[in-house]
Amino acid sequence: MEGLKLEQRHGKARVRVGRVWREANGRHLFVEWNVSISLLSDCLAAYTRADNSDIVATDTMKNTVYVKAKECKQPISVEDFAIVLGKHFTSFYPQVSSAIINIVEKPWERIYIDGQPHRHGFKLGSEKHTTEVIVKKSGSLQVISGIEGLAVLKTTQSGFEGFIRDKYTILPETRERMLATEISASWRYPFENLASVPAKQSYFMEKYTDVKKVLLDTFFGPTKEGVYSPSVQSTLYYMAKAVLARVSDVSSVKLKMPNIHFLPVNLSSKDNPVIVKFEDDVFLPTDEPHGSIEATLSRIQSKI
Ligand SMILES: O=c1[nH]c(=O)c2[nH]c(=O)[nH]c2[nH]1
Repeated sequence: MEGLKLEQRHGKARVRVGRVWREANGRHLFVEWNVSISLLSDCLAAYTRADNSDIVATDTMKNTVYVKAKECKQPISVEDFAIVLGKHFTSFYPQVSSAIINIVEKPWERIYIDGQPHRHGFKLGSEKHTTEVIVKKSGSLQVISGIEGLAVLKTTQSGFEGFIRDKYTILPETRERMLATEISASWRYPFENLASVPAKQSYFMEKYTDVKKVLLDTFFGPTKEGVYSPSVQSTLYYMAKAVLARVSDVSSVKLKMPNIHFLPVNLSSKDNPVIVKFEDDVFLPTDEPHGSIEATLSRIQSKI
């Protein structure tokens, strides 16, 4: 390989698994995961000399997901399951130096019938819980959790004024508009090795619930008066700031908030100049184009 550098990884993407836990009282718990595994491993000969003797087959990686799901006798968060997988691949195979595990959990929620929780019935919700975990052979670790597809909308208390006006600008300034977005959030935990991850079974699920609540509380504001949004950027910043202020153990948070436009409807014709006059009431919902606004807010590391 003189004068050449090869960087490589291999893995199995989109391994789907469902897991049921049956409690003694007859209640069932259920999760459905989509797991992607990527291994950094010493198997250069497979690329350069057709020698596969150092390859962990991606089929074996897929099987490992089912074995480890079977071995989880108690409900487990996506983060902890990703750590289980990462630990396995990096400790079991001498060739593997790092494992990058991504999991997306499908939002199955217990169904309520006449206000009563069903023991074994679930319906699909909307936003998804995600994780990315990187485990190294040394035991060093990085854990990221996320929410995807949290669609929110408010019908007032939003505006956009004071932006650059030039010869291409036609957008009117407003203090009254619809604000709609589909929040994707991801946040990092400060745990740097396997030993420092909290042992509590529900730890990551509670953090997920806490972050989601803070994001929603900050986006919407109090139930009656709401909170005014001068821009998606400003609202995004306050949401990220609130996550860092109110959820301990989050060291940084990244938010993606597309600005999904609801266009005012005004209809006129030559004969009838006002068929429909927009009075903050009738909108044309759109998917594209949309504004794309994203930012990451981190705690500055103390140098002490
Ligand atoms: O909240 C907004 N931020 C923008 O950057 C922008 N740009 C735009 O056309 N409308 C909006 N709204």
